[in-house]
Parts: sequence; C-alpha cells; structure tokens
Amino acid sequence: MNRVELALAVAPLPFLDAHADDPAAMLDVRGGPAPKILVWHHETLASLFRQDSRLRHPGSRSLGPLLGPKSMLWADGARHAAYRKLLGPPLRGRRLETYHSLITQATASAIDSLGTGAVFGLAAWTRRLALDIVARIVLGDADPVLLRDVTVWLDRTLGSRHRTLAYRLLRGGLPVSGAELDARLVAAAKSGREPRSLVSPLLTGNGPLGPVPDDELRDQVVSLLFAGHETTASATAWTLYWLTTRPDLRDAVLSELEATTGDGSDPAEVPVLQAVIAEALRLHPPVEVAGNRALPEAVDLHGRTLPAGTVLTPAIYLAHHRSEYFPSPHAFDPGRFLGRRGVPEGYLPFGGGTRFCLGSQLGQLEIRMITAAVLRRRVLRCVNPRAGVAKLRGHAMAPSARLRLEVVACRD
Ligand code: HEM
Repeated sequence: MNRVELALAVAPLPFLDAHADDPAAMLDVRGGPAPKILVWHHETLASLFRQDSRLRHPGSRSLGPLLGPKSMLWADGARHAAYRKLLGPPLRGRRLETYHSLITQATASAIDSLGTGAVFGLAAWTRRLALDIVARIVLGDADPVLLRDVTVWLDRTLGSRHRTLAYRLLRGGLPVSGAELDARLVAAAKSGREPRSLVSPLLTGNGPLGPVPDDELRDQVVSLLFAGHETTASATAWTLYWLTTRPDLRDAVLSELEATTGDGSDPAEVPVLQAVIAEALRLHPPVEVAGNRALPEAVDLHGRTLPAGTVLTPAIYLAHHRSEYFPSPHAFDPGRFLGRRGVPEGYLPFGGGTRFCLGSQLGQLEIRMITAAVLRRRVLRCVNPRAGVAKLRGHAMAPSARLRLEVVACRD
C-alpha cells in the first residue's frame, strides 16, 4: 500500500477535501504498468461515459468479495447489456407506481415503531427500512430473519472502518457471506411470493441471459440488495438530518406537503423536498466513487499519456466538492437546485455512461416518500447534531452511527 492508498484508507475525506480543486482534477492512486487514477474533471468524465461500452469494468477490490465474481456490476459486453435489458424497465417510469403501496406500508410500520420520546440511531433506522423495501421489490418478500442475517454480515464487514481495513490488510479481504446465507438468499429468490419480483425474469431460463446458475443468481441478489439499500438509506438519513437541523427547510417542505394530499411520490408536488434531496446527494454522495473503468488503449489526458490498462475511477465526491462547479462546496444549500432545469456540471450522484445507476428513480422515489411520511407524522429533534458527520461504510457515505434523533411529538 503506497502513501496515497494509505491516506485514502485511513482518513479518506480530509485527504479528498484537500484535492477537490486540483487544476487537472486527477489524482494518482497507484503507479506501475496499470496505474489507477481518480478523475473528476467534467470533460474527462463526459468522455469516459461517452465511450463506456468500449471500456472494461474490472470491479472493485473491496466490494468484489462481497458482491461476488459474477455480479452484474462488473459484467461486460452482451451479458451486462442483457442484465440491464431485463432489470432496467421495472425500475423506471410508470412501472414504479407498482411499488408505491409497498413503500407506504413498509414506511408506515417503521414510523409506528417510533413513539413519543423514542431516541433512535438515524442511519440504522433508515438502513433497516430501505433493506425491507428493496427486499420486497427484489425478492417479492421480506423475511425478517433473512434480512437480519444479511444486516449482521454487512455490519460485521463494513460497520467499522478500522475493522474493514484490518480485514483488507491482514486477512486478505472482507468476509464473504458464507454458503449457508448464500443458499438461503437463492432459495428466497426462487420462492418469492410475488410473481413480478425484480429477480423473477432471471429465474425463467428464457430471454437474453438463458438459465442463470445459482452462484450467479446469488451474486445478483446480493448486488441488488446491497446497491439498492445502503445508498438509499444513506441519502434518506442525510435528508432527514438536514430537515431536522434546519427548521427553515423543514417548514418549507411541510408547507408544500400541506398543500397536497400526495404521498411525495410526485416530485413536481414537492420541489423544495426534491431540492433538499438533490443537495444531500451532492454534499454526501452515498457512493463516493463510481465503478472503475479500464482503458483499452493508450490515451492522452491533460498532457500525460496513460497506457492501455490504466484504471480510471470517476470520483463523485471530489466532483461534488469542486468550487468551480459548486461555490462554497461544503455549505448545504438546496437553492442550487431549486427551479433549475437539467443537471449541473460535475453532478453525478448516480454515475454515468452504460453503468448509470439502474435504481436512480426508485431510490429518489423512496427518499421522497419516506421523508414526506416521517415529516407528516413525527416531530423530530436531533439529539447530537455534531455527530452529523460523514463516515464511509465501504464506498457508501452514511452519517455517523452515533447520530441520534428524538421523537418530540407524534402527529398521528
Ligand atoms: C440514492 C440512491 C442511489 C445512489 C446514490 C446510487 C448510486 C449508484 C452509482 C454511483 C452507481 C455506479 C454507476 C457508475 O459506475 O457509473 C450505481 C450503480 C448501480 N445501482 Fe445504484 N444508487 C442508488 C440506488 C439504487 C437502487 C435503489 C438500486 C436497485 C434497486 C440500485 C441499483 C444499481 C445497480 C444494479 C447498479 C449497477 C449498474 C450497472 O453496472 O450497469 N441503485 N448506483
């Protein structure tokens, strides 16, 4: 491990913050014949995403053992395209309406558990709820014992940065889920009660993928559960944190909620809430870096020739903290997004190119609906606002596990 890798492993955010305004917006992480470089200049990113289908996606050393070697996150070519063709349509547009009642019900019972005076860890609460929701969508069912065991495994793996580091450095990698949990995940995918579960097209043996073997099915189930809940949970937690600690924003969102009977699913009805979410995704992007891209041939970039095989990693956090794109980048200012059409330069919470997040619409829908329901039903107070600092869980940037909210009143 070299000096940069060590700094990124030990104190990633202060190290990254010190580099956000570097003129070339490139940071060498590793040298050698196949260098690894973080990139965040908007032109570099645009060019990378434009030619994404020609690039290789070699995966991530940290997430690889978790999600498995056959995860669609590092599939390439026809197999990757086939996964997107099958899994993409149910995750966007009108098809999302089929999830509204499921999100409403899961959220209502999570809020029911919060009585007046309850003090709860925000990040863990949103993680439990987001996992419950995504399991119902992916598997067609949410077996609480199975989800608890998935949570225990992920917490053991990612819950403490020191432990994660020790696994990587001293034990040769993060702990795998194990044959027993894998078998239960595959069985749950195959026995889901909902015929339109997200994984159901993978079970038919028809279509562009053909029969999907159990080990590959396991990797997609874990990938979808993981990518679909750590991210959404983190963004929901940040949204609730800001709405709890900034009464001006909370009042503005509450007034737009009072003006509608809607459940928050329609972004046009809640523009301030949507702007708060967009800004939370900017300031604390749940995924700090997008997937690695490997160059098939040598390329000239900012006066340097990068050899074939160079791995370029789009650095979402760094792009979001570049003052050229976002003046006063550390300030929380949803006004940047209010009334704005189109995506600002340097804004990429969902990555880009052929790997653009498959669940971006679902994730934002969940955040809006959960936040709207919480704000309508509970008055919250942040017990320890100074714990509202970002912590990395793997690549996911969540609020510190110490951050707690108190239910001041119930409005049921
Ligand atoms: C706020 C919530 C979310 C954020 C911020 C987020 C962010 C991301 C990012 C940055 C990537 C990598 C893109 C790239 O490398 O260019 C990604 C990929 C992916 N996300 Fe999300 N995500 C969210 C929610 C979800 C949800 C709810 C699901 C599914 C249920 C999901 C499924 C996926 C999948 C399958 C990929 C891999 C796409 C591919 O490789 O083709 N995500 N996401």
